[in-house]
Amino acid sequence: MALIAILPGDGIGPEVTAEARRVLEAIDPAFGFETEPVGGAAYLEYGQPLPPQALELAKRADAVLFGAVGDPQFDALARPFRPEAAILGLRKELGLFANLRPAKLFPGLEDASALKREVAESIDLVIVRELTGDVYFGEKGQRTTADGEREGYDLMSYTEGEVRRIARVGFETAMTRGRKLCSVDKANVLETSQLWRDVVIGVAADFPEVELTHMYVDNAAMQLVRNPGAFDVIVTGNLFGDILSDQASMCAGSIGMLPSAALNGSGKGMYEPIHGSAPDIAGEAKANPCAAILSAAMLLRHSLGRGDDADRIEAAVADALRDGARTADLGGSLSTGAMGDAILSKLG
Ligand SMILES: NC(=O)C1=CN([C@@H]2O[C@H](COP(=O)(O)OP(=O)(O)OC[C@H]3O[C@@H](n4cnc5c(N)ncnc54)[C@H](O)[C@@H]3O)[C@@H](O)[C@H]2O)C=CC1
Ligand SMILES: CC(C)CC(=O)C(=O)O
Ligand SMILES: [Mg+2]
Repeated sequence: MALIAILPGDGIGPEVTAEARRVLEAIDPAFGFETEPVGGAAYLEYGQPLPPQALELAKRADAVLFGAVGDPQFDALARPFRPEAAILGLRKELGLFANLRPAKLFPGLEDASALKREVAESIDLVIVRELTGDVYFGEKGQRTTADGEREGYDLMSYTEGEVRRIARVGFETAMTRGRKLCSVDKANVLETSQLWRDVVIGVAADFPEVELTHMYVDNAAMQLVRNPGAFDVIVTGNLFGDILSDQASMCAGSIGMLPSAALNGSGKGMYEPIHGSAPDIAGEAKANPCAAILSAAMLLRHSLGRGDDADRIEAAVADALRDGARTADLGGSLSTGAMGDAILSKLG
């Protein structure tokens, strides 16, 4: 039976992964689970954010459910010791270059969206974010200039191979949906983006049925709130995808609603809400577990070949929301556990 690694992390990570685990257990009591601390929790216990046993578990498991990492108490540490090094390390070590971040508005959440109802209703898109390159993984540091000033730097770069493989995921995703792909870059200013655009255009030849457009990232940020329904699939780099997906979440009601799948083409994947550890609400049982529960659904679909069970979970979330189940971020008062209960009660 499938082994699911749970890496809860910090802040609300353990709170929301606990609810996702309950849902997975309800789907199939035979699933095996193993848990290891990562992030700040692992730093406190083992002196490093991604201990070898956590990485080993992630490699051994059939799929990984990740919570979130980070806490201000660790912000002064050297970068390799900061909690965020855990998630970056897992993505790199597992080769998880493709991050699918679907954003759609569940019926009933129109009023939770930051947009007008008729604009919010139209959002149903997937951001395909490159996940193992860009400024997050380029050479970085701080140095002193000849004038004695401190200078920080983070190198942005993409090889054509890296762009080609994420572009293919973008086109393939578009083929399963509305066959429209918007590649988001900043090619008017950045050489990295010019190469990105050239390579995406090259890959388009293999997907003649997909309508390809290009958009600068600043315009994309604007269009996402002006008319999100115009997008079907967005393919973009690591940094732009990170930012645009947080923005898309508020079009869809809350950052607590958006799940994600980080894939490497082998069937192995890491599944996590797009949000962080939310230190401002951690420990208060206020976190919305929907993003984590919907990430568990993506795990079933993409790593375990159980699309029907994924559909059941997504339907249960939709039913609970339709009945008015709401955590505070959605304007309600349910605790994290009560929201989990509401979803479990709809699983049938
Ligand atoms: N994948 C990961 O592990 C990520 C980790 N982080 C880390 O998380 C820490 C906090 O970062 P922030 O910028 O504050 O981003 P965040 O996503 O943790 O929180 C942003 C805001 O959204 C709210 N929020 C987030 N998730 C929620 C949920 N499920 N239910 C209700 N409200 C929710 C928070 O309360 C906060 O007001 C930092 O240390 C950061 O580095 C940030 C993003 C991703
Ligand atoms: C914490 C960062 C490394 C990543 C992030 O914000 C994200 O993946 O959404
Ligand atoms: Mg982010």
